Amino acid sequence: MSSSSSSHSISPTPLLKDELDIVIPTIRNLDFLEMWRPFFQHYHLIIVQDGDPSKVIKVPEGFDYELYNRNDINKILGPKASCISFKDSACRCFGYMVSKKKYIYTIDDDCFVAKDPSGKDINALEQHIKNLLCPSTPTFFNTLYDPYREGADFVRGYPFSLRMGAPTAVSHGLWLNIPDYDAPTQLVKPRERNQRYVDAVMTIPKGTLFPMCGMNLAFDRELIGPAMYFGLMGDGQPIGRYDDMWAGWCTKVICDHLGLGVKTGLPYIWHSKASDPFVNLRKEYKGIFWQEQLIPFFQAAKLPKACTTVQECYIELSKQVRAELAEVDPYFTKLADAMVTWIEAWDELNPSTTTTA
Ligand SMILES: O=c1ccn([C@@H]2O[C@H](COP(=O)(O)OP(=O)(O)O[C@H]3O[C@@H](CO)[C@H](O)[C@H]3O)[C@@H](O)[C@H]2O)c(=O)[nH]1
Ligand SMILES: [Mn+2]
Repeated sequence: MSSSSSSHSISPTPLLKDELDIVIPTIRNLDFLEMWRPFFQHYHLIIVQDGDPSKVIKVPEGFDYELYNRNDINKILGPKASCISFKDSACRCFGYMVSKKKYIYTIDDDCFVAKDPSGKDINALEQHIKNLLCPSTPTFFNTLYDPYREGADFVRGYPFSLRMGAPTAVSHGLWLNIPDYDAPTQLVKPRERNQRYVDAVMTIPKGTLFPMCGMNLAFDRELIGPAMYFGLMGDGQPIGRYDDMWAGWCTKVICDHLGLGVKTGLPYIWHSKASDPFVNLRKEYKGIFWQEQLIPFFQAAKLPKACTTVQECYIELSKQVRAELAEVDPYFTKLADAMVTWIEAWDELNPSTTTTA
């Protein structure tokens, strides 16, 4: 592991400066950070270097960071490193596990600062922090979107008994330019760019799943961290590009059970690089069929009242995966095992935290 830091010019203390880590999975040099410097430079970065550990990843001067490559992961986790994917952005979840902070923001290295309709640079991190620090409304939909936002409120007919809302566990941001499409959609619409800036943040209603993208994502690690396992993807696995989807389905079922909120919408980032749709099709291929069985599984998943911590919920979910998804493919038995290993590793690295809502 390597690290670096340097003195910073005096500036107003950014929100949650010492309570949030920025996790970046990467196989490239991190020049993209130059554009984020005004927004990121006061935060600690956790860089998870995927692929060849002997490759040197250049981190621009002036950032406070720790960097873990595959050798570090193997050294820290020993045999439990088997649950951390190799050659897939799913490796980023190792950063969630080693962090000691309450909040996590994760971003891909081909995501840049976007501009809002007025032409102003969007501080995505600041918006995610606002989303996380404000309650969510999972049990009753507010038609004027985020009621806690300046200039908005609960609309007529919204029960006062519900206006306290629920603690927010996840803030899911979106992307201008290259949208996060699956390979078939990318193939039929290679030139499609997302130019639509929708000025809204919404709570995803309780009982509704959603396709969580890991490109521009923040969460409360103390509320939901152990559920953010990005699965077994990439090298040696029959599937890729379903890492964030798997984590999102597990997370949403557990958030619903524990009474936590998940928001989507602002902030936007500018996603600059379309990955190769043919490569993506190979990675996603089985997932496109499997998800037709996975979604009904997660929609029907019930967690016992006795499950009051994220770890207990996650272990229970792993048992249901093992029991009900093995018939889809033997991969899910392996994944159920890896889910247990993930929790064991999480608890080993975070002995004091049993995550309860
Ligand atoms: O083997 C790898 C490949 C990439 N990374 C790092 O992961 C992110 C995302 O990579 P990239 O932008 O090249 O790929 P996308 O298809 O745009 O990624 C989207 O699909 C999701 C699939 O999981 C992903 O979360 C989305 O963002 C970059 O930071 C790469 O450097 C890697 O670590 N290992
Ligand atoms: Mn990308």
